[in-house]
Amino acid sequence: MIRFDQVSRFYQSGGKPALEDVTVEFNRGDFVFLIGASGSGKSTLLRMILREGLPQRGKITVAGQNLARMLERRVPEYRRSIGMVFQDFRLLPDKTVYENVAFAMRVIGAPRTQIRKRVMKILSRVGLENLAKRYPHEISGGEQQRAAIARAIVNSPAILLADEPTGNLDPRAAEEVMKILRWINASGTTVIMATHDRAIVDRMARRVVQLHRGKLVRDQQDGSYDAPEGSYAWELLTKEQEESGLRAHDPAPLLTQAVPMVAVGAAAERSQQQGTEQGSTDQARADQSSTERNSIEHPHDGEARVEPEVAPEDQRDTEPMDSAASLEHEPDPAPEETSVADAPEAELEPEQPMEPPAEQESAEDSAAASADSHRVIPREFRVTWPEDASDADPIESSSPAGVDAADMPALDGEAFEESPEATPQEPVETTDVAADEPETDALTPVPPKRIPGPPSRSTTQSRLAWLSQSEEPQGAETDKPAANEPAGEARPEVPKPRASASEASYSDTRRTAEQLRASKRGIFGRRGSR
Ligand SMILES: Nc1ncnc2c1ncn2[C@@H]1O[C@H](COP(=O)(O)OP(=O)(O)OP(=O)(O)O)[C@@H](O)[C@H]1O
Repeated sequence: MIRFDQVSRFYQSGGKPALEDVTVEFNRGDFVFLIGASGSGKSTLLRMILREGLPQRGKITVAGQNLARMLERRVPEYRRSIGMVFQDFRLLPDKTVYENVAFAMRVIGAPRTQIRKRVMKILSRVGLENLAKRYPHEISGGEQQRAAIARAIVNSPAILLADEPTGNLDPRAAEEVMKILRWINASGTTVIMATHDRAIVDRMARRVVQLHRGKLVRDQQDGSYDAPEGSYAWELLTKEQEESGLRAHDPAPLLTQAVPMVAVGAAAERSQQQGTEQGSTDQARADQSSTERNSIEHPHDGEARVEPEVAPEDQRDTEPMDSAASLEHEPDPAPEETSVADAPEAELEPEQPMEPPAEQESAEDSAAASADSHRVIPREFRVTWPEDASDADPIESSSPAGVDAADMPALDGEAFEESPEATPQEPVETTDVAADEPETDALTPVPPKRIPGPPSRSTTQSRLAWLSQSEEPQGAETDKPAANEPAGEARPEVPKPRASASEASYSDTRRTAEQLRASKRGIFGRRGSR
């Protein structure tokens, strides 16, 4: 499955490790809460599963594959085998809910008819079939997160990583999201969720893996948010609490200063962004060609919103929640197929021309270009779970049998644009991560990255600030450095800052378009001909 073997991850040479000597294993079908104070390394661990950064020490294997040995050009397709959900949703603002989800399938070259059927089905599963035509700014945060989850799982990932997916949601919306995650997990997908939400962790009583200052301090089945009294984690945290007067396992007291700033900043940013997106979306819509305009109707505009039922298929896994937190509408256990025929004509995906209208080129083309870069998915490189032959697609199946290993996930590239990372100023000591394994060109030394050093502070705020800086676009596919990353100095060029995390990923996509246009010509003949 996923195995961390004495993994240490340093962002800066000589600095404190973001992860230190972490050994942990996640098995197929696990539902794991990853908890720990802000800065304890949760996001770093999740990102390392995505192979966003390699360990300077130790080894990470996923489905038996050592990530350090993976060829760079194989990384995108590997990442597509993992679904990822973020706290800030990261939906493409100028695409409808339907289009956001469909995009993930288009990226992998799924046939249009299959996309149409599948997207409507999954939107139905997450209770968004009636909001398919809405743009992200036209739906609530909870609905946006459900759309983001739909996008993450539409290609049946074996692994779903969720980084504080309920962090921006109220308890009710959070509970809706958790119901969907439970359903996905019950279908066989491994779910690893970083969270600070004590209520959710306590209520679900699942496996809890706790990090503290980069170290794994607890791995408990059927755990709760607080470490059991007398346990190692409890002793450690209690001791720190006594010394500092703060509860180290509870992020709130440690973030007395940062939390309000993050909240206000994020809210302001969202608000500003929403305004901007509203404007740009309106402009984009005005600019749309008649072809696209006619093909995408918004049947729900102006209509009262009908909250669809969330429909986890596996009632086995939907233990009763307290009434206040649970959904009003229980999921429909009968996974009736939401076929194209079931859906109103207007809700179906329009026959979109491969050649986008000229006015749409920059947005559409950039997104597609990013997608194109990840388009080819050799089957042999998909994550597989050979020990289980009875996999079943969680969306297609009415029973929680698992995910089809051959139908590994594909995510849109924008979700996995590598964040800039500071690499150590000096080479960090490395160990032979796999001396027994055959050499591959993935071991070619990585040229030092020259990027501006990120803030050493933690918290979501610093990450957002860091995300707001551009990074050098990745080059075309090359079999370069996969091995442990050497030190680097600050990059001389600091790209133009961006306004927000979601905008950042969108801009990354655009930059990637420039880089990938050439390869795109080869893949999408007529699209790339412009
Ligand atoms: N890109 C980066 N460059 C340098 N340091 C980083 C980077 N990302 C994270 N760090 C540092 O690594 C440590 C772990 O950060 P990480 O984001 O993994 O923590 P976290 O537990 O997810 O925090 P939060 O709960 O606030 O999201 C922190 O000290 C942080 O400052």
